[in-house]
Amino acid sequence: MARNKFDIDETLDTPFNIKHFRRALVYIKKQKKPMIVAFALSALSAGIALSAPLIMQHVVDVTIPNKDKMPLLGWSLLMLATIVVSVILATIRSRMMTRVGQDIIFDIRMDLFKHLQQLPFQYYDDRPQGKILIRVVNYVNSISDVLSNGIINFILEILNLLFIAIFMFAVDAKLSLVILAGLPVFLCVILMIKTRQRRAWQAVSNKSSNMNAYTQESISGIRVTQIFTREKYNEGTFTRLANSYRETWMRTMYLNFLIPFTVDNLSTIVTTSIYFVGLLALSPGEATFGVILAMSSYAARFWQPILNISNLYNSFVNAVAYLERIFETLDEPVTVGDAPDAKELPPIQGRVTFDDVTFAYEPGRNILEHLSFDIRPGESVALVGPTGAGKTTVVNLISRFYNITGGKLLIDGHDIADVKLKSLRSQMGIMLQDSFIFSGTIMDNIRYGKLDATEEEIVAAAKTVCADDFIREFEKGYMTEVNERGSKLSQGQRQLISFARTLLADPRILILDEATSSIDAQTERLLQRGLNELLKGRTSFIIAHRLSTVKNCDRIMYVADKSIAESGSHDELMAKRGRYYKLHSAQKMEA
Ligand SMILES: Nc1ncnc2c1ncn2[C@@H]1O[C@H](COP(=O)(O)OP(=O)(O)OP(=O)(O)O)[C@@H](O)[C@H]1O
Repeated sequence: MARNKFDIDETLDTPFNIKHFRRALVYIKKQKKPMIVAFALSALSAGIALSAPLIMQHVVDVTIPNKDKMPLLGWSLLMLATIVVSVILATIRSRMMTRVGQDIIFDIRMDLFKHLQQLPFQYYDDRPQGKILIRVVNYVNSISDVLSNGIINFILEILNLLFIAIFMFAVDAKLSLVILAGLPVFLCVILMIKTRQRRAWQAVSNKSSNMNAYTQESISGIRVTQIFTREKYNEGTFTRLANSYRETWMRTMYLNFLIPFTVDNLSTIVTTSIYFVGLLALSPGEATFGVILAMSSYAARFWQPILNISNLYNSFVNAVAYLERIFETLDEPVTVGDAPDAKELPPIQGRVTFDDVTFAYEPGRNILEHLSFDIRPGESVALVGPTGAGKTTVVNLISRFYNITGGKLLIDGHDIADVKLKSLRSQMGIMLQDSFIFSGTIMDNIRYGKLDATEEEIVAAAKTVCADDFIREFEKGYMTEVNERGSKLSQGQRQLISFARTLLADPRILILDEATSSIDAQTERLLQRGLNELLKGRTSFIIAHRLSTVKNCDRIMYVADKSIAESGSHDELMAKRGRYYKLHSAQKMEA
């Protein structure tokens, strides 16, 4: 799909179809037992509630005229008991169905989350995060009631309708046909608005998704907004999105209102017709006054479940718009995943070979072309070069965050496309430019690199990267709670923590993308000493703009023009007096 943004409605790859419906049933079927019990409870509760008028009738017709005090008390208690039992059963059902609804959406949400964790970087590059979040949180919430209570109520209403139909046909078949005559009209209205109603709900889901995406983006960028005092400007954008949502919602509601409007009118017309047909059209004596009265009452009762079913139908169409999006996410292909015959990558030495690699993020725009190099195990390699040349892209490919477009990428001679991703990535330590900090303690954040690491290992890793000192200065030391994205920490502190996290994993291949860019020169010098020790025996790729930090690397590769323009040691490249030399000289002059 083309790149999406907050003000572009998402297109729908596969609209809701019977396959989706079967898929939803898989989740519902898991809750078969509690749903059957809840259904039985509903039927029982309705049955018991119906016995109340019978008791009433007996009391009025027999007990009260006989002035029997004790039986009157007995009947009164029985009536109270029916009400209490019916309320208890209804409450149990309601609790059960709330649980069923939550269990269904729990399963769907877990599947969504698990799938999202597998999806490649490309998926996240292509759409705003807010549009992903809304699917996991809001859309899933919105389908809970329809998939649980909705289904039971639908069956109950159908049964109700059948019972009423049987009763009314038993009383008078001809007048029953008059009651049913409204049905084709009702179905015509449904058929006429069906597609428009579905599109309208899809539009609502799109507009709420857009609004969510912009809210999320605005919160993430709040600092920049306030720096540039763009609050009013953002407000304007949000107003447009919120307005668009409001208008779409209103259009959807007009269509929705059409259904109860039709049902109400049909019900009234049908009831009036009963009197008309009963009194005028049928031959005298054919329908008694009592029959006409009873049939008019059935007419009202018959159309009530139809109204309820049409309300359920409305909720169903609404839920379908969300289910479409949920299933679309679940069907999103894991383009960077294990091949069917993928093998475990055995413990590696750390040889990295690019064999005529070509790569494009978007078709037709190659970032790297015919790139070939071979890195020996244990070699330290620096990637330098102009902004946007493709340095990060090169290291992203080594961990197979993206599939290459052409050529081969081998680690210890194994094509990385043929090995299991987990076995590949678990042998790499990658520190990305964005040193992401999760909410939790500093200890938790470092432990993320190796979940079974002991406290001693964590402290040792922190010491190596010179993070121990500043961590201990916090009142709670390693147990200091940090917020999501580490907003309590300085940029440099965040980098040191994620450095410790990367080292803790004890990887054979270490990738450091601008890992020390925010660390002061003195700490960096100290860090360098620890690092030199650590880098021994490991293949490392270091991306740095400050050339002083990579001077001692075994090999320096200058990335430019979609390839490696120069490669060699610092001394070799300086002697060559090429692009590296120029870059180095420019930095020296600035210093
Ligand atoms: N996710 C992406 N989708 C599309 N294009 C991308 C993506 N990431 C990077 N690019 C493009 O690929 C090119 C190389 O980007 P890359 O991040 O590899 O450069 P870099 O050399 O690491 O730059 P810097 O020194 O600024 O970090 C750039 O032109 C960039 O616009």
